[in-house]
Amino acid sequence: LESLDVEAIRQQFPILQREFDGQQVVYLDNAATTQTPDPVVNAMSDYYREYNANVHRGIHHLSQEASIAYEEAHDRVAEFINADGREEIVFTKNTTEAENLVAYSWGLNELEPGDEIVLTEMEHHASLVTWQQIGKRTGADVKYIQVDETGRLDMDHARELITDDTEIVSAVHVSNTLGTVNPAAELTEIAHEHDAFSFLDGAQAVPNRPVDVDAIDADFYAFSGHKMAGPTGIGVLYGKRELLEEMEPYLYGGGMIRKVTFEESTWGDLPWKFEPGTPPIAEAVGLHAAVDWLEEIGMDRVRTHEEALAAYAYDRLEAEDDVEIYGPEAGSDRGGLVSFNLEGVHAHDLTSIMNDHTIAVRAGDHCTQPLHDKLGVPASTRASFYVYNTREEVDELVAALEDARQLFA
Ligand SMILES: Cc1ncc(COP(=O)(O)O)c(CNc2co[nH]c2=O)c1O
Repeated sequence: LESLDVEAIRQQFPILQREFDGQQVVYLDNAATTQTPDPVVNAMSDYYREYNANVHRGIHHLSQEASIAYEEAHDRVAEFINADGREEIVFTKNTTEAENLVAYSWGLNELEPGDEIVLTEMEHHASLVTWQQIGKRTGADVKYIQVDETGRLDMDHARELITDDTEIVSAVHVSNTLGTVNPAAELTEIAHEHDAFSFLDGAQAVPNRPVDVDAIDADFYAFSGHKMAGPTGIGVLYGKRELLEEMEPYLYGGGMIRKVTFEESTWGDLPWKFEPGTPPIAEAVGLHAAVDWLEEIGMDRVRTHEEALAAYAYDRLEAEDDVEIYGPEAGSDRGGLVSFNLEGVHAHDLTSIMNDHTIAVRAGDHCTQPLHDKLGVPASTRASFYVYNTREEVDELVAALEDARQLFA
């Protein structure tokens, strides 16, 4: 597999040329959000400049063009994750809203006391808090698949925990804290053995590696545009057509209806049934452009580049005696991020020192507080990589540790 032309890629991101105090930014916070290449920005500008209009096929030319662009963005995303057409692709605001859509539209209506919701201990709050609250409101029990000492899911525990009382298994595909790549297809298979649904949170997977929802056989799958070189304000809920057909919408309004009378309303076709009001049109155009941009690079190449950087960062940090790394050793089941702590230095202080070197990393619990409680640390510092990052940037990260030691340790 030919490696990425990182320099050519970086030329498409003017933001990466920015300097603070005379130092060029080193952007290593991609798990929070990725940067946006010129082709994506230009596609959205072109939309606003040339064919901005509201969708749902107004009679005039501009609306026709905007409607087609909006609809075709669904087709492009479906193709990207190997879904069976636009009917299985609902545009949401983000991954969080996609989780809430299933929780409110299916969970609130179907779950009852005695039912069980199975999550993992490494869930992001988008999934964990959502299903935890749905459990409280429906009386369903929430259980957590344990994370073992290597930072991987304990699959024996998963097989023990998922039973015929399980109605849904909601699991992160790639952990945004540990980097762990979970066995999405195996989890789905176990869920299906017990007639439970499988919902994968792919916010850290779709941007970073090839994802085939059909091969995984997921019932639901969620991800965000802003983590895959696309715009903020748009996410995706993939759902099997037959499931989405059965589900009642939980947000009502225009665009999602078929017929409305004073007494009753009926719902429109998929996916529009779940897309009330004026949708994120420019964002959909941007997401389409981001998918095209990523596919031109090739998702296998994206994955290889990220895993190589994560492995390099892991090895360099591992070689530091006073650094503790969380998650599996570098390899095929670690995605493109590394969370760690420097002994004697709080993550926030370390990250502030990093910022003095114009290195952008993330400190905190990464919206996985229960996982940090389990790790026994209040916070961690996370470096996360994308297609425009280099080994030299990893070297800068490691070099900055010395300043922190001098100041805090
Ligand atoms: C695994 C995972 N799930 C869900 C979300 C929520 O995505 P959103 O709805 O688009 O915000 C994130 C975002 N994670 C992070 C956002 O900022 N730092 C992070 O690690 C995530 O990493």
